Amino acid sequence: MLAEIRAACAEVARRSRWVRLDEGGLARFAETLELASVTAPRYDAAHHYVGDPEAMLAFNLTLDAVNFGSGYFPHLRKRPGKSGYFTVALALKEHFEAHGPLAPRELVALTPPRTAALFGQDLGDPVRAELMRHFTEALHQLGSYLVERFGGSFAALVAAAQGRAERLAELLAEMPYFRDVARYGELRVPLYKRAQIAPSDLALAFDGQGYGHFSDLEQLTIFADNLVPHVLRVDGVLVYDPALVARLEAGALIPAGSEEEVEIRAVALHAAERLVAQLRAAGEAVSARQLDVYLWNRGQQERYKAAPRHRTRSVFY
Ligand SMILES: Nc1nc2c(c(CN[C@H]3C=C[C@H](O)[C@@H]3O)cn2[C@@H]2O[C@H](COP(=O)(O)O)[C@@H](O)[C@H]2O)c(=O)[nH]1
Repeated sequence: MLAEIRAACAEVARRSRWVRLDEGGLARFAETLELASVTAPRYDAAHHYVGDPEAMLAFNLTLDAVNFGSGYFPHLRKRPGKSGYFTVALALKEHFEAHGPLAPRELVALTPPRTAALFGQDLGDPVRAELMRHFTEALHQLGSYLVERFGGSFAALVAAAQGRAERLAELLAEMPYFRDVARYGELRVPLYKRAQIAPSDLALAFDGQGYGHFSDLEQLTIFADNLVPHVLRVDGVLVYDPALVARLEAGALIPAGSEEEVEIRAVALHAAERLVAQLRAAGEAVSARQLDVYLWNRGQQERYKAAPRHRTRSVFY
């Protein structure tokens, strides 16, 4: 899986017309990287559930099943001062604190109105309602997958990965909403953003132990969402075609599966691979996963929030 992702994204970067990797920008960015802050990512307990291991496992896998919607987030009812992701994470954390984990059979029984209530949303706004329907479908898929394949046990799913993040990603990708694969001309371009971030988030939640113990985390690629490419563009590593920039600045949606969308995600993933290679050549032990956490958290700064990033309505990020 991971080798296929890297090869496909390198090929997209060779062919791309809308998004270019700027070699000078890449070299400068690598030099300015404060590597000390790049390493130890840690679990954000302010927004994520902390409790007994089984409940924390259920929380993180349930959250990653709905860790998407960036193209819908302008229509999401957000918590004051919270982004879309943190609004969703907090709502689920509070549910787990008040009512305990959602059992797989409860996930299967969810309806859009109940999903909306769970995430503090209503179905009045049609875009918000569409996202709640997608969240409901995503949670149905998770619940039925666990019941049918793993006896309703989150722990059995993780055990089946035998301590390999790539294997857990492959298992998760058996659910359609995790199967994040694009087409680019005749090329198949797997990106598997949520399938890969799930073991990474478990490693954060469990500090690399127990349900968070994976031997190959450093093999993961970055998680191709819409914020990491944006940070790379704002910092001069990626250069978008001016016509594409104009569309982003006008707030236009970039269609899921379009050349532009695939290039933004795939060239960003490839740029991260090039950054990791350059840093490693300079003797820095940095992984794409660590770089992702660094770039995503860097993207929370006003300088990045102030500029428009691409919005695509997708169930993949
Ligand atoms: N590449 C990458 N994408 C990530 C994350 C996370 C959250 N993980 C952190 C949280 C706790 C741990 O500390 C993790 O570090 C969310 N997203 C994506 O962002 C988008 C939402 O953005 P906004 O509109 O601003 O909320 C959406 O597509 C969502 O899928 C990440 O880490 N990497």
